Amino acid sequence: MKATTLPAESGADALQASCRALAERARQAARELAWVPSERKNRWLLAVAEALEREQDSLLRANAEDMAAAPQRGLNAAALDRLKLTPARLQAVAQGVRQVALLPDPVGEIRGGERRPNGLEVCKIGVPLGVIFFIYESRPNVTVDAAALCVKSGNAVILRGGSEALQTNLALTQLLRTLLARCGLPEDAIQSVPTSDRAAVGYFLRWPDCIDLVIPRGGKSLIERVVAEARMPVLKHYDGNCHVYVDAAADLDMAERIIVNAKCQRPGVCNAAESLLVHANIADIFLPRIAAALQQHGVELRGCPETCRRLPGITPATEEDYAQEYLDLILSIKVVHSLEEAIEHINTYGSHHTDAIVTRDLQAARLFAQRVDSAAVMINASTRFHDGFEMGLGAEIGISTDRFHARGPCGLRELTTYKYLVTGEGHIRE
Ligand SMILES: NC(=O)C1=CN([C@@H]2O[C@H](COP(=O)(O)OP(=O)(O)OC[C@H]3O[C@@H](n4cnc5c(N)ncnc54)[C@H](OP(=O)(O)O)[C@@H]3O)[C@@H](O)[C@H]2O)C=CC1
Ligand SMILES: N[C@@H](CCC(=O)OP(=O)(O)O)C(=O)O
Repeated sequence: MKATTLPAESGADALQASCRALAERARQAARELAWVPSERKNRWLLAVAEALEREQDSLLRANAEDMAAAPQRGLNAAALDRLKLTPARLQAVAQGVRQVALLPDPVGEIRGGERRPNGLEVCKIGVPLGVIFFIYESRPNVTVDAAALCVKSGNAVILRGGSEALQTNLALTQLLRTLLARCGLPEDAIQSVPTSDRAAVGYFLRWPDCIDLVIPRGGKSLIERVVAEARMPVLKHYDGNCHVYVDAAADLDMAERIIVNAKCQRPGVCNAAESLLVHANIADIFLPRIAAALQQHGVELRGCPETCRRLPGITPATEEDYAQEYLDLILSIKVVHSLEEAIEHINTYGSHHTDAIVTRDLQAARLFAQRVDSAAVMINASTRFHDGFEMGLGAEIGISTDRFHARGPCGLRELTTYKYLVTGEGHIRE
């Protein structure tokens, strides 16, 4: 299918029929892609990396169209920055694709097995999930990252990026598809939803016969809609209300470095810290120090009464603050009187995404790691490390706080499942 937008006058029936045809093509492409040798997929990845650099001018032109329309759509500075492509950013995307080519292929990977006493061989092998429906924000680099991960893991993907990035995404998808065909891979393994009409999202969510998994990456209302309507499994996180707990036995220099990084390095992403817990034994010394460091970075502090007593002038925190994902330079602070109180607070107000302890006490670190119920627990490290690349997965399509089928950063392996291969020599069951 040519990657163009549907005419505005297309009616609901025409839109649904077009989406259905697209989904069926994705299903067929997934069947073909499932057992393509790694070398061919890697050849495609390397061709993509090269083309992103070579076709830079036309890609930047498409992006300029989106950027020109963005102010009328009310995009703020952070959103504009996410939308914008530059030569350097395209090069970074190309580099990411080259890295995916170097990663081991999870398809066909032996994940365990044994020879049974009767001689039967039981083997567990990695296989693709099938067709992934990926809904994401207006961030064109994500289009390429997601397509690269899906194809390398043998999956077809239906991309539904933010409407503000439509022209850029269509240009990127066109390029990715042309190269699929050139490398002998099914072109329909990558398709974009050819309309920004949100009704189309609802159609895809109703077709579990064509779509095996939906990954919504965006704000809470998107995720809630997808969870309510999807008839196939959803991989997601709602929000990232991440904590740093500074224990009584913390190295305070280390604690300061970690908190400043977790809060300030990139406040608008899901693994940034939103709340700081400080043990009462060190609060007198540590709170003024960390407040000064954070305020230097422009962070607004909102504290519990014990924090406000030590930091006069800051805003008192409310219950809502403790549950809030600010995605901004704001931090709630609470003084706690024990490790147990810190753990209880995190498990009550947190979003089970990423939570960190800073301590030199091994026992405290162990207890925190065992009892904090989050997808990633950091010991003496910034919450910002909850990322597929940083954690050694090569790249990620998103982060999951679900318990099935994957938790934490989702890379190539998380985009696959497995099947059993049982080999006998005429074995029959007694
Ligand atoms: N907690 C987190 O991890 C994240 C939080 N956010 C926050 O969410 C807010 C909005 O950010 P933004 O990036 O625009 O994310 P959105 O959730 O608004 O949009 C992400 C994608 O989902 C689509 N979408 C949104 N709502 C629906 C819906 N009801 N039905 C169908 N499709 C939908 C959008 O399409 P369309 O183009 O039509 O808008 C876009 O493609 C910001 O405050 C941002 O910081 C964003 C990303 C992650
Ligand atoms: N793992 C990423 C953050 C993930 C990300 O962008 O998340 P989100 O805020 O959900 O879009 C990183 O640290 O770069």
